[in-house]
Amino acid sequence: MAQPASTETIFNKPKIELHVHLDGAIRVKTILDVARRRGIVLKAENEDQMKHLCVVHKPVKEFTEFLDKFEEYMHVIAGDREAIKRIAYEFVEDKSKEGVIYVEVRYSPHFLANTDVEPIPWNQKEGDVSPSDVVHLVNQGLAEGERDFNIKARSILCCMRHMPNWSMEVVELCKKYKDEGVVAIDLAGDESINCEAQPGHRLAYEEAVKCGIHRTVHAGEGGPSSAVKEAVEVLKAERIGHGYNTLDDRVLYKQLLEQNMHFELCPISSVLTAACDPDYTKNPVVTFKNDKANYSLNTDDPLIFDSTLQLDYRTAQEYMGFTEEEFERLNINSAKSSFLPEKEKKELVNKLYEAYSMVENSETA
Ligand SMILES: O=c1[nH]cnc2c1ncn2[C@H]1C[C@H](O)[C@@H](CO)O1
Repeated sequence: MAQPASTETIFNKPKIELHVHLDGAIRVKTILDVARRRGIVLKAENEDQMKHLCVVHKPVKEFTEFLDKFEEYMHVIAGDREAIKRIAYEFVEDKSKEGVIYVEVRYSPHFLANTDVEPIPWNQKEGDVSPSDVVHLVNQGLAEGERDFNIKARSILCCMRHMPNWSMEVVELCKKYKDEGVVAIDLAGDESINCEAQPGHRLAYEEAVKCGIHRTVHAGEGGPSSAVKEAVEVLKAERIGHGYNTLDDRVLYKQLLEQNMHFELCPISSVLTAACDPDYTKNPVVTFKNDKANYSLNTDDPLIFDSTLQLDYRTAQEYMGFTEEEFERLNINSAKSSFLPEKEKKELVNKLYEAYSMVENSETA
């Protein structure tokens, strides 16, 4: 895979990130620290070895090969209150250093719990950290990070494709923690498991619509364009995670462009998960850009891709023809497509206009 040649900072201005997994954005050092404290023996003894286990360096053969990476470390963090709060706090610090002023971070509360979850994930023994405790701890870590690093962080709770029986609980947690910074529901995991065959997801999303919970869905990443159609028509998604394969259905793509649907694009992820061609110049991101679609640029899982937002931006600039103007346009669209309440959204958009020295009502979409 081509690696960008320069190290110069690309688009050194305030940015928005809307699609990043908390459990895919943990510091390697933290995994080792927590393992040591908890007396958990890992296959790795130092950061380099741990990185080697967690990182996908070249496009995977199967999408599940990528998901298997989480198995290397999730049992270290899951079920540990201090660790859960710590990863949320450190995440905010890392994003602030990348110049992100607003981030929506997502995760599965069930994947970090060790009680009130069936089955208990990652071969953990039963403990006392429930999915609800997880959400509260993450909220605390994010809130403390916001205060210390002067950035705004909100969260999205993930349903998992293979666990439809968790989804109703996920939407209930979105409702319960709405006032603590949880802004939306997501559906993540292996897209080969479609949701119409899993009524649990549909019912949860119906409840989300009913209760005014915002909705995004991973679709058209490894899965076909029909998964995107299902996300929009059945799950009433307001944003699409990835969505690259939307381009295979020209009618659907045109319709979504007209609807101003927001696509959460993740360039480096799209290549390393083998969702897209390894040649970045042929990446669907280029089409979304050329068509002036509404999209964001995101890291997805920086731990697993050994990446930063800067690397995604640099890749976009070096191989996909991105300009400063396009980076500004996409960030303004990202702010407009955030799941913040209208007033806060407006403030965020205005902050960007100011940072980019643009006139407030300029046409950017
Ligand atoms: O890119 C992705 N596509 C689908 N699922 C993903 C991706 N990155 C992470 N996940 C899964 C694995 C995580 O444990 C889960 C919740 O963050 O979401």
